[in-house]
Amino acid sequence: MRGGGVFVGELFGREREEPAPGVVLLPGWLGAERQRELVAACREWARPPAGMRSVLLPGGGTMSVRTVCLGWHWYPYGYARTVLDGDGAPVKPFPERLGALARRAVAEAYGERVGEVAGAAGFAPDVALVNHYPHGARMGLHQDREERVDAPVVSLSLGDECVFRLGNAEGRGRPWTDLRLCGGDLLVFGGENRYAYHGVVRTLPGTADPELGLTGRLNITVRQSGLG
Ligand SMILES: O=C(O)CCC(=O)C(=O)O
Ligand SMILES: [Fe+2]
Repeated sequence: MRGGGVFVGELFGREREEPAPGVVLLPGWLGAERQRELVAACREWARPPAGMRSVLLPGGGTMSVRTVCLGWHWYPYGYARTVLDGDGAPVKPFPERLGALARRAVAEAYGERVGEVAGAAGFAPDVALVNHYPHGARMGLHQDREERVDAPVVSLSLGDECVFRLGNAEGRGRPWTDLRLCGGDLLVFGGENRYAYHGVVRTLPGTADPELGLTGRLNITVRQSGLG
């Protein structure tokens, strides 16, 4: 196919990338229509009860992103069935459609190597965290480690671009790689980098497709909790 048609990803020089073992970036994986659908779904999920909220950290700080969870409620640092650090309402159900999308994401990211990545072939996601980044929001380096299984994490980005810092599994220090994540991008992290530290250094305000009608950036991570 290469050399034949012109693909949008190639036109802008953004192609499939594997920045670290087990980490796969597929730029523009979500089509425009799917992005619009997901933004509309996020607006619904954001509504109370069990809606989007600012997470309070045990140290006394407040996260600058706003978060809503589906399937299981994430709080620092565990999962619960109710918003125990908010309005106390039962968490919204995990949508099967999002699960199917995330399973396809893992299958396409790893391709024929899917059997070699822990938890990828039998990926059974049951939780999603939806984060909204208003202008100026960021996310400090952390590990996703409240899950009880080492299945990959699927990350879908919508709206404004960001600088995503992919660190290592040893600690918060270097080495790290800064990746540009744009609206529509898919990032899957699993295998030996499932527990890599990662975060969002900054977003780039005003870079979203204006047709999306979204201010800021949305990120949806879809995960397998390993809880009953
Ligand atoms: O916004 C992102 O790209 C990353 C989000 C993240 O790391 C998380 O929700 O745990
Ligand atoms: Fe994370």
